[in-house]
Amino acid sequence: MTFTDQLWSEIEPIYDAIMELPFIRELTEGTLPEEVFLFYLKQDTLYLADFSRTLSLAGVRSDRYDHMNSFFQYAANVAVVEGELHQDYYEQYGVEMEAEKSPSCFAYTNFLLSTAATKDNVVTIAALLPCFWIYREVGLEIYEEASADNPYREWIDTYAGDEFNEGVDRAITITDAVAEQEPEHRLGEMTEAFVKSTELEWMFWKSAYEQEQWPFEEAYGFEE
Ligand SMILES: Cc1ncc(CO)c(N)n1
Repeated sequence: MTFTDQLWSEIEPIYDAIMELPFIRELTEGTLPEEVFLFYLKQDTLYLADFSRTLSLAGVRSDRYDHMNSFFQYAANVAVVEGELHQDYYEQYGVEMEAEKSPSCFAYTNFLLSTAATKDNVVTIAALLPCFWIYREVGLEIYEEASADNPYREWIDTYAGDEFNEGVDRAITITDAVAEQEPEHRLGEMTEAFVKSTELEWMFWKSAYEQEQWPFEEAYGFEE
C-alpha cells in the first residue's frame, strides 16, 4: 500500500459525504440553480488565484527539477486553463466577476497559503493533493451519470478529462516520492494536512450551495 493509498483511505468518509452534497447531486442532474453555480464559480475564481500562488511556492521550495517543473506548470495551467473555463461561463451568463471571498473560501485559501508559509514543503504538497484528487474523482463520477445536455458539461468535461487526469496522477506520484524521504512524524503532519484540505473541499461546496455570507450584516447591520 502506497502512502497516497493510505491518505485516500483516511478521507473516504469525507469523500462519500461530498458525493452526497446537494450541490454535487444537482450538478449531476443538471438541476443546480444557475445562481448557485455562479456563486460557486466566483468563489472558485478567487480560490484558484491562491491555489496557483501556493503551487508556485511548492515549486520554489522543491529540490528536484522535475517536481519544480510540475508545480510551475500546474500554477500556470490553473491560471490559464481553469481561468478560461470560468471566463466562458461569465460570458455565457453575461455577468461580471466581482465578489469577496466567502468565509469558507477564505478558510481554505488561508490554510493553503499559511501552510506554504510556515510548514515544510512536503506538508504543503500533501495539502495541495486533495485539490487535484478530489476534483478528478468527483468529476469522473459526475461524468458517468450526467446527461449529454447537462448545462454544466464544460465544467464536468474539464475535471473528467485526460489532461486533468494526467496532472492528478503526477501529483500523486510526487507526493509518494517526497513521502519516502520523510520520518514518521512528518508523514503524520502530511496526513493531517491532506485531511484538512479534504474537509475544506467539502465545506467549499456546502458553502456555495448555501451562498454563504459573512455574519456581520445580521450582527451589526453593516451594509456592503
Ligand atoms: C475548491 C477547488 N478545489 C480544487 C479545484 C481543482 O482545481 C478547484 N477548481 N476548486
